[in-house]
Amino acid sequence: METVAPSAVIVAIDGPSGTGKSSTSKAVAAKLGLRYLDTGAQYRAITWWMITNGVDTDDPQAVALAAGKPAIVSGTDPHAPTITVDGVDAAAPIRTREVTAKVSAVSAVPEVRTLITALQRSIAAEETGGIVVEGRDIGTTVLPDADLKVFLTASAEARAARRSGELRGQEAAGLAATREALIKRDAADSGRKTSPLAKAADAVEVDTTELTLDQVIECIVTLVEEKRAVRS
Ligand SMILES: Nc1ncnc2c1ncn2[C@@H]1O[C@H](COP(=O)(O)OP(=O)(O)O)[C@@H](O)[C@H]1O
Ligand SMILES: Nc1ccn([C@@H]2O[C@H](COP(=O)(O)OP(=O)(O)O)[C@@H](O)[C@H]2O)c(=O)n1
Repeated sequence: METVAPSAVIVAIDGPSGTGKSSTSKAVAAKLGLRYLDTGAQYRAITWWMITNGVDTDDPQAVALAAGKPAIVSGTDPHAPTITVDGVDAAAPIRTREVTAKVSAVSAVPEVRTLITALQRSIAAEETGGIVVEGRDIGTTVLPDADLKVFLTASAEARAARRSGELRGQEAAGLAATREALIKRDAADSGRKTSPLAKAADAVEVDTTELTLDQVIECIVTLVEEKRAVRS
């Protein structure tokens, strides 16, 4: 039987775009000596592969047929997370507007979710020292037995402001356009049939609208430490 460190915890952090999942999860993992997995990056990676290989992302059958072809590898160091597709560094190309616009259609295809979910579970099982996994369906579907589940929320205005702040200088993406795009993506992610974006019944909901990033990190670190105290 695998030896699991007493401090090892599995933390699931879910929520819509721009609520602070990635920044919070990375910082919490770094502070607590846990590994970190960005599951959105994996869905972006498979979407990028579909685009570069000429697969029509609006054709679920074509996406399903091709889903097993790319080899997606995630590095779980919270200080330097990595993602490769067929051995190629995909960290930058998976963040383009084209990938962002197409990822919800690709991630809604059941065959894609089956493959990526299995990959996520195997990574979480390998990291016996504990891991923070962030996404949309981690608490509900991927790791329903996680030690701690957090569901982050924030107003659409706050999320759009955060996102357009990131884009400043790159392109003239107005606040209204950013808000529209993220509301559209959240609706697609929440409305799909297979493991939609949803809060698990036993998740702790944290509204980050009025909180600084440091406050959110502190809040989740405290929740993890409480869980660890109960287990030891
Ligand atoms: N509580 C917060 N207050 C202000 N800005 C935040 C907060 N949390 C995250 N951010 C910023 O918002 C942007 C989106 O955060 P990110 O962690 O990528 O969200 P998500 O992973 O949920 O899409 C980043 O630029 C991040 O620095
Ligand atoms: N566990 C997950 C994580 C992401 N996703 C999909 O992947 C997309 C990109 O996720 P992301 O976390 O990179 O998105 P951002 O909120 O960071 O922009 C989401 O819009 C979902 O369509 C998913 O379906 N399930």
